[in-house]
Amino acid sequence: MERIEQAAALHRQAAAVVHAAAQALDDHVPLPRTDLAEQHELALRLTQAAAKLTPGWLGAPLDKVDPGPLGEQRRPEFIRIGSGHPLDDVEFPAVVPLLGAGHLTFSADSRDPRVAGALRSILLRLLATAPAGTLIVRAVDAVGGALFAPFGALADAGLMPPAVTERAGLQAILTEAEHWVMPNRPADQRRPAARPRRRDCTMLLIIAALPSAVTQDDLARIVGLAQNGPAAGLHLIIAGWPPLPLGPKPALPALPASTQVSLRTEYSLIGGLPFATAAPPTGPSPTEVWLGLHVPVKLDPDPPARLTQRVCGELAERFTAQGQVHLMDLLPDPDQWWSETSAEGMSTTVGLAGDTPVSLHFTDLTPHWLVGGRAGAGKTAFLINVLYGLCTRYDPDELQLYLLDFSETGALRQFTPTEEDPSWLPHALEVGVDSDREGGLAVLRSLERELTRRTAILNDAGVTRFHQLRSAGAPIPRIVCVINEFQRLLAGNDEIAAEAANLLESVAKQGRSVGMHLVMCSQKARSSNIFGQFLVRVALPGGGDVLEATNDSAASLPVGRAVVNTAGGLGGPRGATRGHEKTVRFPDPHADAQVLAALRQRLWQAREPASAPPLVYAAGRVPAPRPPAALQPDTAHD
Ligand SMILES: Nc1ncnc2c1ncn2[C@@H]1O[C@H](COP(=O)(O)OP(=O)(O)OP(=O)(O)O)[C@@H](O)[C@H]1O
Repeated sequence: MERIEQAAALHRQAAAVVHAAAQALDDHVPLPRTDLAEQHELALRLTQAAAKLTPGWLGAPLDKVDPGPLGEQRRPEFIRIGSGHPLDDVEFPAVVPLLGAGHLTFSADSRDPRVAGALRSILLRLLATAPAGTLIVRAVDAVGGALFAPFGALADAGLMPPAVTERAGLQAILTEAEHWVMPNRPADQRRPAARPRRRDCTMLLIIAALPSAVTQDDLARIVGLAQNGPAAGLHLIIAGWPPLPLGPKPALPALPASTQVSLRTEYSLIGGLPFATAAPPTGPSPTEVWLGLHVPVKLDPDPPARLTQRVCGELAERFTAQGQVHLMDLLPDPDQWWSETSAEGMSTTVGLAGDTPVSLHFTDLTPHWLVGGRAGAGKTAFLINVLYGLCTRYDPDELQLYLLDFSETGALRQFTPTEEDPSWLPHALEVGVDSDREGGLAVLRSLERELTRRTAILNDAGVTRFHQLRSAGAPIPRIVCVINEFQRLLAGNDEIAAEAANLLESVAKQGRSVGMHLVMCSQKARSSNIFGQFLVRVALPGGGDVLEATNDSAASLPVGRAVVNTAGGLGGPRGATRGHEKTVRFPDPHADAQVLAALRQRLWQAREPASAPPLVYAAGRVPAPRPPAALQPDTAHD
């Protein structure tokens, strides 16, 4: 009992010392300046300099004025975070370097309303200033995520995901940031003479409050990012740094390359970059001298919620409007339809990067394509665009299609005659739908027979390449075989799966020399070794596994965007310019059913009147075989 009382007394004593120390700390106001005229003069000069460094949204007091239209300006580098008050009646804007320079930390986390207000005003300034698409923001707020609620319109538009609130979310963001910073190849495999990377984008990671379950390892990863980030276009804003020591570990020092805001009861102090050259003290102590800017600073207050909502709404609207692409943007002018030859290869526009159309090709170098994306990522939409793109450029004497659709919607059925619409796509030879694996196998067998037939024609002509055959006058079309959700055909260990895999492998290997191309599409694509021949990779949302494991350029793609890579998914540093990879916007072809129906009708009406509809394999129905002439294009089109 006596020992408990002793312990309680000691505890009370310790608490009293802490209280006294905290009061002493708060009473430690930087000494009032006596050189009044000089202070006025200095504040004026600092205000003028700040106006130049932080024009418009970057420096305006957001609680008092609405700086007006959003700027499509240069990258924001300096930013106002508050105002300095060297004297009661003198003030100047407190401006700190951030993007392109380093990081920013606050000693308290976002539970302190001053920090919450400052974080929101900083984020708003940056978003309103950065040119569209150049600032990628990731947010962590372990005290509920409400801090970023006024920015919700950005999440809805796919511009900034909602803040994560748990340790697992923090770890995922740290991994993404590490990918951003680290080049894919180890240093010893990099070409020494490689030119410095051009960074088009900046990644900003805002941690408003660290999760309580954070570990020493997580903290070390944050420090690592702070060290390597600025050179790679990654910047951090962390509230609550340094965090309280975990267990017996010593307190962490200031974050490398950071400006540090230390909150006191009435005001804040700024230290670190560029205000102090020496390292600031690791913990507050009334006896130590502040090594940074020796002026009390008031952090900027929360911007009005209406202003934040207006800016975010406008950004989201602008992003959506910019992103809109129509199927007709991908097709040639109607008077140019069916005007291209497939002798040397084929190509079609698959989307737009900015305003520039991006085309993919079927050639000897890129014979086959692999498309990946989660359920609902727009895979079918992408395929339909590609099919209309090809079928408007090349006539049925130049291109024939084999279509297999194992998806639940069976969308490729729209190219076959139905009761409501008797039209069909005149290029389509054989179509398998309704997840009919037997039918799918039958289509692949036809494809294999055609492969054998073409190989014999090549041998007879004494040539080895498809384009040589075409130069010699053989009227043989190229063939594209599209297989949607192919994993359903290859799933399991049954005979169908084994035979289908063999047939696909032989078309994948030999198709290029006989003008036969595969487009394979799936939710899970990284399972087969046949994809070595698939140099074109298209990653839709959740389809990053068609790219190399270290290539994360498809991370956080919204629906309607795709990463198209023509080097087998090979990566490279994110944000750097890569010749073999582009992110494109593509349309939803089903958004306008009338346009789609009109397109199909027009193609159908342009067909050879005698041409037959495609053979359709559906739900166990085996169609009557096609007359041999249709399978022998060299005689069919004489
Ligand atoms: N470019 C786009 N822009 C906007 N919405 C789109 C786009 N492409 C597709 N969508 C919409 O996304 C949804 C899913 O599209 P789609 O069926 O093509 O995806 P999927 O990957 O084939 O799906 P599943 O795997 O379930 O078959 C549809 O509602 C479609 O209208």
